[in-house]
Amino acid sequence: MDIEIGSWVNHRLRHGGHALAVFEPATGAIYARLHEADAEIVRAAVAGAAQAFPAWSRLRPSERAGWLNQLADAIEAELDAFAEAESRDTGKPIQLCREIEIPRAISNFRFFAAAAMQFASESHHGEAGLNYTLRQPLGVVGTISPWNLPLYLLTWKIAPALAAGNCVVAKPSEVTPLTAHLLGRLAADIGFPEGVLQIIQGSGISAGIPLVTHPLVKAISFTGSTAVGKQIALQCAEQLKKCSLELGGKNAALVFADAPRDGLYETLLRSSFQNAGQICLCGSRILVEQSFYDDFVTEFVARAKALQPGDPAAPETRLGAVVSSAHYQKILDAIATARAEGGNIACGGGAATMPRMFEGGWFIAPTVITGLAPQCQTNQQEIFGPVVTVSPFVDDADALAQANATRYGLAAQIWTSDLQRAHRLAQAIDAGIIWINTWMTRDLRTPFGGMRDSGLGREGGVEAMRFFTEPKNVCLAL
Ligand SMILES: NC(=O)C1=CN([C@@H]2O[C@H](COP(=O)(O)OP(=O)(O)OC[C@H]3O[C@@H](n4cnc5c(N)ncnc54)[C@H](O)[C@@H]3O)[C@@H](O)[C@H]2O)C=CC1
Ligand SMILES: O=C(O)/C=C/C=C(\O)C(=O)O
Repeated sequence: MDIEIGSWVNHRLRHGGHALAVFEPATGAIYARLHEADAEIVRAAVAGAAQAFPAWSRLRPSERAGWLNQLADAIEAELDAFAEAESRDTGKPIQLCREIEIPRAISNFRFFAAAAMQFASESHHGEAGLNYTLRQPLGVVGTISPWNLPLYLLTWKIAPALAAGNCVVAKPSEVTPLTAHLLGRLAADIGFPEGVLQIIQGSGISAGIPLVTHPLVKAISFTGSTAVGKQIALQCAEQLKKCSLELGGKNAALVFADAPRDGLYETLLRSSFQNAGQICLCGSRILVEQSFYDDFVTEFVARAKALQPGDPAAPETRLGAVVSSAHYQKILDAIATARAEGGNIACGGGAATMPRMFEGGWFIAPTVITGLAPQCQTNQQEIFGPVVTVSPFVDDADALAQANATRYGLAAQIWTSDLQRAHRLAQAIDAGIIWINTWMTRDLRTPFGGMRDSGLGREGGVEAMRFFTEPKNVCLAL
């Protein structure tokens, strides 16, 4: 074990008393030690951030933007090192890290650097004189992010918070701490203003709860499980603290017989199995119009069978390991439940057969399940793995009813050539994000988040800038 990971507080590395092992999902071997932050380290991080706040919030937007762009440039200069760290820590393919996830982390900083310059407030001129709204930073804010897209989601939260003039205490997942650790070191190396970005490492209990409940922390932006999101909402409510929650999903992909074939299977394969299905936006329930169902299943299953897991470090690999032993077991249990519910395992259905050096790793074969009813557990609970169900529907009304038949409401895909139908359904589906004939096409200006058990509030663009600011109206009688 050669890597020691700790918390970055005021640009100094702090180690709490308790250490966790960090595993490499491809082999199951321990490769790093994570020294958890305890309540004292969290308090020091918040205090340092509070001290840094007046100077950071007084900077001109262009100066804050300059710092965010410097962070982006510094990550870009070390893109390969970040990509290799992310791939090793998560078990995901290096290609995904190099081409999508680390570049997206860089874009998050650049996008919100530009947003700092463009964030405008409203004014209302009328019978009540001249009113204008100030949007002022909150102070110290906390971010809590998950293991599925570690640097991508961490930066998606901290970039708007910093751009809006806040100081941030960021807690990445204890399962995948490495790229956040590298970011903390990089911020120190480039002389990012001290205390403005603090990285605290550790579990929800050691570091998450002390952060959420700290009275100086004015808002929490969380991405993760619905269960933890609800606990955080309760804790925030006690202090009337703002919270933004981006939680789970059980997203439907509606495929009509007239779906354009161009890109259909390729995109659905990605929306099922990208990052081994560990993305909250994955389309884990594919619903296909009856008349197209048999042909669709035959072609989709053939393509899923061809997608075999491989060495995450190899450039040609498109499917890696899942993130942890516990998560691996959870996915295998979900597949066992599907079998017990009478599901037909059309392909996959368990651990993938791997070469000897990866035998200790957590690889699952892409799994397609048919023959299950909408209300069964497999179609109701988030599995968050390389597992999809495919079910038929008879008409638009049936497709809509099935799409809306879970407690979640994050994302949906509609595949059809009939754009009127697509827009009608887009209005009727209870989800925060609808893609028509595409998936994961992202414009960072758009509202991002879900309804029902998928969350509260929206991230992205102006929504994120608003979340991280307090509006104050100023009225001048004329
Ligand atoms: N965006 C999404 O939709 C995600 C959904 N999940 C779902 O959640 C399931 C469980 O994954 P976990 O890693 O256990 O997610 P989780 O919700 O436990 O962890 C997410 C983050 O919250 C922190 N955390 C945990 N308990 C906390 C608490 N009481 N207070 C403050 N912070 C706390 C964790 O340390 C981590 O940084 C997955 O199987 C998947 O279904 C997981 C990650 C992302
Ligand atoms: O912002 C995006 O493009 C993707 C976000 C994905 C998640 O929030 C997730 O999988 O948890």
